[in-house]
Amino acid sequence: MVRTGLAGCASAEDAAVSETAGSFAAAPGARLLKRFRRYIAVLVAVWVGAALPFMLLGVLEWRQIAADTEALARERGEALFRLIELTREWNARHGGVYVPVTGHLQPNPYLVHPRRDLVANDGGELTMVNPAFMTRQVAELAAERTGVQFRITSLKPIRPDNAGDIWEGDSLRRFERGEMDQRIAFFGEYRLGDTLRPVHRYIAPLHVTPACMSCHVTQGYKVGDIRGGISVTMPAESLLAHRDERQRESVLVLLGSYLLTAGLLHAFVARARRHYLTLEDLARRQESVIVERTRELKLLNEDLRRKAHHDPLTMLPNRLLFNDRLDSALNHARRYERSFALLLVDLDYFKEVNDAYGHATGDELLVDVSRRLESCVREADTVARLGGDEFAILLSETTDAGEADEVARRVVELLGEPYVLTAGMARVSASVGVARYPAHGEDAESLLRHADQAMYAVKLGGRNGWRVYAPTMSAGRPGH
Ligand SMILES: Nc1nc2c(ncn2[C@@H]2O[C@H](COP(=O)(O)OP(=O)(O)OP(=O)(O)O)[C@@H](O)[C@H]2O)c(=O)[nH]1
Repeated sequence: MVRTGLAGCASAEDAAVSETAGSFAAAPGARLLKRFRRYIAVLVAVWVGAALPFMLLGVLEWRQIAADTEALARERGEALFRLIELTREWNARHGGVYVPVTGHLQPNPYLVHPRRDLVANDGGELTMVNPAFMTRQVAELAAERTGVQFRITSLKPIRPDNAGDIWEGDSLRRFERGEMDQRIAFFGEYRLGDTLRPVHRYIAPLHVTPACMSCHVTQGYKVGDIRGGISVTMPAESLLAHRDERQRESVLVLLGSYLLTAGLLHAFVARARRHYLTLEDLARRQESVIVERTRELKLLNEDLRRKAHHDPLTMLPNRLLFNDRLDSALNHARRYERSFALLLVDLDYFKEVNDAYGHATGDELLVDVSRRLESCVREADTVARLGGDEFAILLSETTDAGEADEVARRVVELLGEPYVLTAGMARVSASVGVARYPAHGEDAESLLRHADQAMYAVKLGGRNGWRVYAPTMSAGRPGH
């Protein structure tokens, strides 16, 4: 039975609203987890991203410290080398110097010179100390006093002990090839005196000068040739300790700066996130309020439409909706050449119920009448309250005339049954007029009028009955 014209369309809108609301409430846990994961990823990116420039700075700083340490070692080695070179130059310019022969200083067996050994006026023995011999003597003294080791070395040594070690030999060959003019190296463990120590070594070439030629001409050298080199080996502990200290400091400074920078970025991200969450929360809340308000508005709208088309007491369609249904039925019937019937139902002496029991009881009876009328028809039919104690029934698609008659008969019979009301028992009867389309009218107005005339005829005939319209019926209505 079609009682409300709006229920159907409301359900689709309801579904849309609840779907929107549902998507809102969908899996808040999953959304939180996703947001948390995104936040953790951002934090990891912040910490890793902030670390990269500091790591790069660290590498550059360490390289600089290593370069500085090497430059310092080079400077130390070069200073000693230049000093020895100067001393040797001084010696060579004098063509060697003479010193007394002692138990510690015996004539140099590798020095071939016509005046290598002399006797002084007082009879004392003197022997010549040439630059190489002097270098060796000074080297021994230096090793003993300072721990610094230097020595003269050559690829073609006159004295076999002057043949260099592997590093020295390699360095001399590189000097000869012109690949470098000095060399520095660090060795973690090097035998210096009696102990193994970390050292840094320096070596630079010795060039043949005119003063050298007196002793070395027999070796085929020319002025400017590389005759060998002097290597200086120095303990490196203090230099390395200084380097390590600088490296530690730089690590601490960079680590501190990194922690500060990353911490600030972290705090900034956390603050931005809180701000974002607050905004997001606000937006969500506003959106849910909008959804809720929309839902309320829809319900309100439906209620208004329902009220505009329904009788508030019985909840049956009112005259407005009934007329609408009648028009629809007419259109349908015309298009498909169908028939239908219209019944007008008016209670008899209803006023007496009101008078006897009061208006509220009258209302109760009207509601009961409505339910009884509804029980007389099919789902597709319409029962409406036209006003007061007057009702209408639209029987859609009645295939034969007997159907409407049968409904009319049932209505009269059912409405005539006693009513058990709050105030007591009551009885009314009903007068029913029937008009059929197309037999008794082809438009709404004539069908209503003819049904009314039929109902009027029942009233005239003593009420409590039903009649089908006949053209012979009077057009007037009883005075009520
Ligand atoms: N309780 C109640 N009474 C109503 C309502 N609407 C109209 N009435 C009353 O219904 C009565 C209708 O009276 P009448 O038109 O004389 O109808 P009747 O008393 O049934 O008489 P007949 O139709 O001539 O048989 C009046 O007393 C109205 O006040 C309503 O909504 N509730």
